[in-house]
Amino acid sequence: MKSNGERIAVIGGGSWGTALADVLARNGRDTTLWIFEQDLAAEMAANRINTLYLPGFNLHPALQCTSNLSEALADRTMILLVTPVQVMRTVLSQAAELIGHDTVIVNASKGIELKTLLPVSRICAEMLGEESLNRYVALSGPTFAREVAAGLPSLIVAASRNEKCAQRVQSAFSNPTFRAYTNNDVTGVELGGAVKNVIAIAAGICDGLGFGHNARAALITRGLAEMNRLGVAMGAQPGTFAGLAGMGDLVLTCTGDLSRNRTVGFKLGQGMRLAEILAEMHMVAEGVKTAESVYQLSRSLGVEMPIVEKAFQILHEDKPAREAVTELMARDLKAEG
Ligand SMILES: NC(=O)c1ccc[n+]([C@@H]2O[C@H](COP(=O)([O-])OP(=O)(O)OC[C@H]3O[C@@H](n4cnc5c(N)ncnc54)[C@H](O)[C@@H]3O)[C@@H](O)[C@H]2O)c1
Ligand SMILES: O=P(O)(O)OC[C@H](O)CO
Repeated sequence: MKSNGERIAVIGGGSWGTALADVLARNGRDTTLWIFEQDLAAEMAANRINTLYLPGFNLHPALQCTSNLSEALADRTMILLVTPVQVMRTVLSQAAELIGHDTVIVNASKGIELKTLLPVSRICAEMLGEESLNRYVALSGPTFAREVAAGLPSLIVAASRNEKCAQRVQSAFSNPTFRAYTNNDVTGVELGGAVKNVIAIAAGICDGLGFGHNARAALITRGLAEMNRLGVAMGAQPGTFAGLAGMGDLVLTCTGDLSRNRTVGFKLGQGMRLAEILAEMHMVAEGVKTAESVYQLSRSLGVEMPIVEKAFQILHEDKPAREAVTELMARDLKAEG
């Protein structure tokens, strides 16, 4: 399968889109990065640095930067979606007619759309046609943008129902410090990336309250059980959640101080109000909105997700964090499972 000749558009010039576009350019792929903010795109094209979302890293000289969507999408063999999930549908509505019918569609964003409770694969199916799922790849795993940009060793998973598409993505992204695995469980890989952000907020809350290492380890473990239960109900393969896009990313985001989701939770645990926390953040913490999506999904599917429920109540119903933890601990005693 062709890989070296890929011409790739990266849609979204936040920290992750910029880091991934830079990996591709360093790998010798013909890569164009679309940036939403016009002034930032002009600055990046001139100064080769994303001062807003990925300061401190010089971009590869071959990486093309633009705020013009038609220019970014012209004559591409692969597109990589990396905008926040809640604006993905709007961006795709502008991009749809510019995307070729055999272009590989890759998504690296992690979340569930609020109004529809859909993952990005289903948003793509609605906006680009059901057939696009045959060339759709979910790219996910434990990967902080800043560490990837610094060239630190990182692993990721490319999941698709189409093995050849997954292999093209694997080949386009892999290099000596960035290693991609293939997988065929799109549902599990997408769900893992979305749910871990919610559990990371809960882990941050737990640490912000000063509850210690035992509590955090327990929360990660029981969070994984919730992810697994929801995944199985939605047709995912349970083994996926033991992998990079499940446990791997859950552990990273629940313990790594670079996580925006964990940071939101930590500040909540320390007593700050959500509005105050979000007002001083210019980046996205997908778990804030995805907490509501996952909570609604769990209710509609009848899946028990007590940590997600409490995270939702703290975030969106003003439940005091300490009270939420007391309620979690007071639940009926049961067998582990
Ligand atoms: N940053 C990471 O380390 C990392 C790693 C893996 C996955 N992700 C995922 O990647 C996705 C993007 O996150 P990020 O960290 O790159 O973003 P970011 O927080 O660094 O930046 C926010 C992005 O949102 C864009 N944006 C805001 N409003 C928009 C609009 N109306 N239309 C289009 N774009 C708009 C901005 O241009 C910018 O690209 C998220 O789903 C995130 O969970 C991030
Ligand atoms: O900073 P966060 O919390 O959005 O997490 C970033 C990545 O998803 C980690 O894999």
